[in-house]
Amino acid sequence: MSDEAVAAAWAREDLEALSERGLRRYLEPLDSPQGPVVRVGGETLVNFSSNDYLGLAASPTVRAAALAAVERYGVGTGASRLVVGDTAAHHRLETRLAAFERAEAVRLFNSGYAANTGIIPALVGSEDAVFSDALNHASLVDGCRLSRARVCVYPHADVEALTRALAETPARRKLVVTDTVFSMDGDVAPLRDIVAACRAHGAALMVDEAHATGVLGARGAGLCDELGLESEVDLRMGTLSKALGVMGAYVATSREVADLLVSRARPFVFSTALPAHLCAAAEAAVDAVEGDPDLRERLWRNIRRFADGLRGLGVRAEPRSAVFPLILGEPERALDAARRLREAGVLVKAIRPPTVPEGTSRLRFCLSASHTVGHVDLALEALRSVGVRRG
Ligand SMILES: Cc1ncc(COP(=O)(O)O)c(C=O)c1O
Repeated sequence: MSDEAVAAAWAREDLEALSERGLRRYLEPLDSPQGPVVRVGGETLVNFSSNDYLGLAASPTVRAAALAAVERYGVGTGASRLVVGDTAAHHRLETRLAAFERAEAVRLFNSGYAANTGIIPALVGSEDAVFSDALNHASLVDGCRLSRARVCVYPHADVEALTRALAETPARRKLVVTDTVFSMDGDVAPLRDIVAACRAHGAALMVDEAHATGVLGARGAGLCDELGLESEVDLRMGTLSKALGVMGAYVATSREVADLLVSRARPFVFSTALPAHLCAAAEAAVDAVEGDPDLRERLWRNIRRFADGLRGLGVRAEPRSAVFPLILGEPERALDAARRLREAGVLVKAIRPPTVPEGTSRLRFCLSASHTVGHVDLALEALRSVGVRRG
């Protein structure tokens, strides 16, 4: 048997096991641009599964910025930034993001996944300890594992448990990592208390603002912006791929950390640079977030309307972010609910383990500024008519 056939047999076995547990995933290409209404599999559906919270993925200004940069720089960058992939567009975006984030410095990464798996191992190693919320995103989990530091997972949002762990764990360096808006639950970390715990124990703090950037805060820069904690947090990771509608990520931090990442963060050193046109597009998206607060206002109008509607259906819902989970239990139950909502014109994907803990498969609704009131009401009416209830 060739090596290929051996691997194929392994894959067949694993695919069957995944299918039996309702955990196999399938791709489904869109036949339309990203937006509040999409065409998929020949159907036209209202899209409640995109992280494009401000509708910037289809923005004419963001698109025009990308096209102009393609003319100037071409499509690919040809090498990592440390070789010949660096352009003026990368530096401009880092400067623009530093101003947006009120940070001394910003370092770009190719994705949020690359940022989290690169930053943590760049700062801590085998003599150190990382303290991680139990519901942190997989990229933070993987960053902790790659660092070879001792990993202390504290119960979700439990600052008392975190404080105990910080006090009881001997380590050369201590780093606390947490999502600010939890990606699959939409709730918000108790950040003031976490900052105080870090301060009391000489720990550094890294936050992941992936679902908060563009959504929370007076400037739209995230939970640190909302709470005025920018200068209290050592590293603030934000993505360019969600509310900013593009691709890539960044960390807002000190000059020293930003400099260290250039030499030490493996996804920065060993990966081809983000294309310049994505940097130009992201810069236009940041301008839109700061320059057009009405975008955020439209998003929040939809968030409040959806939360009110869910409560009317007897579902506990806090309007705290653009993410609303409807926890249903076993994978088949979430898949079945997604199928029935789809028949009513609503696209909302079932989220299953390992993305969420066992027994908490769910529908995850994402609201966008680009949804109309009619779209929001359609989702609520579809939930009512199919009788979807929390498990
Ligand atoms: C909290 C969080 N962090 C990081 C990421 C990874 O970001 P990206 O999609 O840019 O790799 C995600 C993406 O889903 C996320 O939800």
